[in-house]
Amino acid sequence: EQQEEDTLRELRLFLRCVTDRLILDRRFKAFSKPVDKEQVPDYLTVVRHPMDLSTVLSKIDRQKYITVREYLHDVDQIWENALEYNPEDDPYDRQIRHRACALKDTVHAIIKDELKEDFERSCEQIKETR
Ligand SMILES: CC(=O)c1csc(NC(=O)C2C[NH2+]C2)n1
Repeated sequence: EQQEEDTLRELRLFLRCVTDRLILDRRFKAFSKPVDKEQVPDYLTVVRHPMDLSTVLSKIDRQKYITVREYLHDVDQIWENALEYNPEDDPYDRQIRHRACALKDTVHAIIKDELKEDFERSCEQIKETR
């Protein structure tokens, strides 16, 4: 009903606000757009579930997230993919892993600080009834 739509609208606004801040952060530039398979041809053979911040924004707008938990699953996928594709002990791989860890810790810290527990609880309730 209308209260549910109001809640999901507020969720979308919150998730866009968080994602915009991540996209503005220069540390996370490598995670802001899908990896270009022309430039990195073996990427999709290694990474089974590609994800990036522009795709997350698009999923927000297409109303794919009913809960913050689902949103965090996708942002954590970005971190997981970066560790998987960049395992080497060379400076580039180490730097991109460091940035991926910063992305994951940053988004979880923002959510802990800015998301009210009962707001997420009401989103989970809506998810259960659908
Ligand atoms: C988004 C992401 O994780 C990414 C884009 S390019 C890349 N890694 C490389 O180009 C090579 C350096 N060792 C592999 N990782």
